[in-house]
Amino acid sequence: MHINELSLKNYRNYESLDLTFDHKVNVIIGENAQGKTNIMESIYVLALTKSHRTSKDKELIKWDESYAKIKGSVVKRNRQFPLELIFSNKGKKAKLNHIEQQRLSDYIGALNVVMFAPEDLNLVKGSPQERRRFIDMEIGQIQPIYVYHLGQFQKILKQRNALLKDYQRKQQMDRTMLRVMTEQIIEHAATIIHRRFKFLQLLRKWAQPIHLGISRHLEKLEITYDASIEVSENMELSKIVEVYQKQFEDMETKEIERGTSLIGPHRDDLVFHLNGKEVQTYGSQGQQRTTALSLKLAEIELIYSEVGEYPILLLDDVLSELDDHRQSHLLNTIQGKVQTFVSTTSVDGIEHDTLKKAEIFHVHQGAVSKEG
Ligand SMILES: Nc1ncnc2c1ncn2[C@@H]1O[C@H](COP(=O)(O)OP(=O)(O)OP(=O)(O)O)[C@@H](O)[C@H]1O
Repeated sequence: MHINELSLKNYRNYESLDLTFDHKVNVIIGENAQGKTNIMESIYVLALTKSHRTSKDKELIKWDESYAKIKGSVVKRNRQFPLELIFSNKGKKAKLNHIEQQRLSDYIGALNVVMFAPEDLNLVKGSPQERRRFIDMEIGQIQPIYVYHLGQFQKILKQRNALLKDYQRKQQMDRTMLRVMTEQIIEHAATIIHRRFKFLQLLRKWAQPIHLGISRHLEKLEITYDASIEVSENMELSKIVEVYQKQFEDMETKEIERGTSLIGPHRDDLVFHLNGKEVQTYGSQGQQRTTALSLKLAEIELIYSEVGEYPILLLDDVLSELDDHRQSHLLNTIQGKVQTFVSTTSVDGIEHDTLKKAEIFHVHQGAVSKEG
């Protein structure tokens, strides 16, 4: 799939911008703080309705403006269709084929993207929240119903935590309300974890051979799920529900004492091992970067295997962060088959045939010009 047109209105530092893209490689060059990442981000947001940089949608709206609009024309399975997102103080509207979608889960998945930004190099070492975000965004793209479960889970979690705080304060004895909410949260928590397990099996399948390749057959990558409850990956959904029921029951008094939910997918994590040693703790910086790169490359193949088309790849200021070996591994993998956007302050140090045939854009203070 590819995006051939993008138009922005009041998006970050762009008052108005219309671009047409090459369906292979597009390179966006500019000094710092000119608006390169904003373009990459807008494509990511167009696909996933959320930014990779912020959870606050209002930051996407140009200062002193009341709304922001992103429009794109996407080609997928030889069909071209428009996507449109509008952000305002009333929330966000998502239109697919000019028709407003009531649920974001009906919109997400129309366009698939993989973003690789410098902060992703921290995926292995960073906070558990970053790793959860990584799997949640990936699963959401290939199984949009997951986004619905995640949204419901977060909503109920907030209410449940408020209730637990209230119980804690009042030393409440009647627990009926809490139990109703626990039943509700379990339905979504179990589905989330069950889908994460299935996703992990796919991620492993693609990431292991890729990592072996980049590490010149020296490192075997293993990925495990660190759950806040006692579950195993091959459990049926109904069994996971049972485990949650039992563990929430056992935790009830403790949760009231603490005034917060102590178990659930929002407390889980991913753990990476290389040749049996935990990368977070023992991996060198190079090994952590290679692991992050393997995961990103695996995402590309995984989306292809699930969706039947390659996603769009957004390489935001990250090529120059990779050494020659990792850089050429990346560029060789995508060559010709993945529409790629590269943002950089300079093409020096990025030596590859792929870039020579690229469409080049120069960005200066929120204005973009095409080279040639
Ligand atoms: N909501 C907004 N309204 C107006 N301007 C904004 C908004 N959000 C960010 N900006 C501005 O957009 C500019 C460009 O940001 P961007 O992140 O795209 O830079 P960049 O070209 O990728 O630079 P770098 O190479 O430093 O990452 C910044 O100067 C920032 O202040």
